[in-house]
Amino acid sequence: MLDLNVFPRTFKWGTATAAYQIEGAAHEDGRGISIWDVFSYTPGNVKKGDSGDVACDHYHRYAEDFRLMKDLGMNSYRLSIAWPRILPKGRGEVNEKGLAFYDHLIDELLKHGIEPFVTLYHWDLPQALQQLGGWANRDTVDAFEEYTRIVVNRLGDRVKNWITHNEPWCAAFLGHGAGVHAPGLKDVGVSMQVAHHLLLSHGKAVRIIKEHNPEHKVGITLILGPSHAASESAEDQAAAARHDAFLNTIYLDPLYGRGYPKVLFDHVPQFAPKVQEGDLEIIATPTDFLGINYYQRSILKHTEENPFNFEGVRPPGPEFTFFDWEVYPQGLYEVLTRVQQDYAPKEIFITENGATFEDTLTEDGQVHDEQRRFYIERHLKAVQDAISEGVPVNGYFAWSFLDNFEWAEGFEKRFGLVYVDYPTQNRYVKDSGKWYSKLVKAALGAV
Ligand SMILES: N#[N+]C[C@@H]1[C@@H](O)[C@H](O)[C@@H](O)[C@@H]2O[C@H]12
Repeated sequence: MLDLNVFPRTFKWGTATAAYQIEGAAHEDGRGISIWDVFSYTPGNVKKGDSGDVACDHYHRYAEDFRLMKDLGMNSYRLSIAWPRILPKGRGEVNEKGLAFYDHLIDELLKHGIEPFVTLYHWDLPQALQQLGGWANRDTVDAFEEYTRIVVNRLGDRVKNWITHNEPWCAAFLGHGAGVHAPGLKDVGVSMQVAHHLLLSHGKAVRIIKEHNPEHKVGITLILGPSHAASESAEDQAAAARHDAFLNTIYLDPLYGRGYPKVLFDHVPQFAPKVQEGDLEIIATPTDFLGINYYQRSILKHTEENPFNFEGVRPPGPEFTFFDWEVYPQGLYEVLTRVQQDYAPKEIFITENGATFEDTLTEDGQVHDEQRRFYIERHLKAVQDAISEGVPVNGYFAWSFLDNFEWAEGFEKRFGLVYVDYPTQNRYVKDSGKWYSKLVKAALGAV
């Protein structure tokens, strides 16, 4: 199945996490309130009323976690910085204890020879900025610049790989259009303006990072997936094309200098973002890599029930995860070859890929999660096939290192290679984690 010799010698083998999902210590050492604290504390928003207050207690256990990560053999790790730890009010006064935490965290990773990939924004906007309009307010772009400058100046002597934003589609649409993520707004027009401001802030952050050190690598992480038509009908084909723009090219096109996709905004001009002179040039500031998060494909049919005139159709499966997402590894191959053909990034990292299944911890501390192992194996094969065809994939970060706070699903949905027993905070490496560890050690040992 897998031929490890296909993967480049420089391949990054790692896992990914995000601050709000694993750190806990939500009210410790000067951390400010984030929109996800507010959203989680609002009854009905998160299953079982869960929140990131404690999560995996990584804030206190990162040394233990990184020892485990080292034992598992990974050479890289993708983490995010919590903006509210650095600037509790979003701007202005800097929280030294927050910066010191990430100083120690990065030093601990480097001590183990694990290369950090740092995501600047993984959805936890300081609530103080939300109270001024959040990402719908263009001023937040300036706040993000201020935050980026502080973090890069503090950690930039040790962190060389930067991801400006994680999945702007989720932050924009789930948070401002569908209302199922923080800040819980339901205004599609606002969500598109938020998308624009996220992209604009990305471009400005790229310039800050490159000014700090032109040798640093910087990119953005997008969630991408194929949009397939439910039938050969022209209506369904057009519906799929609009969905592809709604999910994928609304970000890819402006990032690679093509502006916003006409196929979408000619159809829904009422939702087109307000773009100021020079914005698109800033958004298209050249980057060193594209981060791709892949989980599933979408199947679309025409509908008259919404302004986009597309509607999802349940995929045929037959395999589905605990999230009821279809297992469709070939979709990752499709995404990679399409991105290479249409945009040709210098480098690509799979910055997230993984699955949630119902995990059971046995009496003797085992988690037999063959479904997750098989999921990862098949998606790595898709990466291998793409690499064989010349797609410059140079890293795979399994989502996730630890079971963690799965946003609106709370702690019920486990994605980790490592099981977290929350009452005790004990960690147990799942069978999938043991398999991935053997694979990574073989791949790195083979170089
Ligand atoms: N859902 N799900 C799992 C995973 C989520 O936990 C990450 O924070 C996101 O970046 C992305 O949505 C993917």
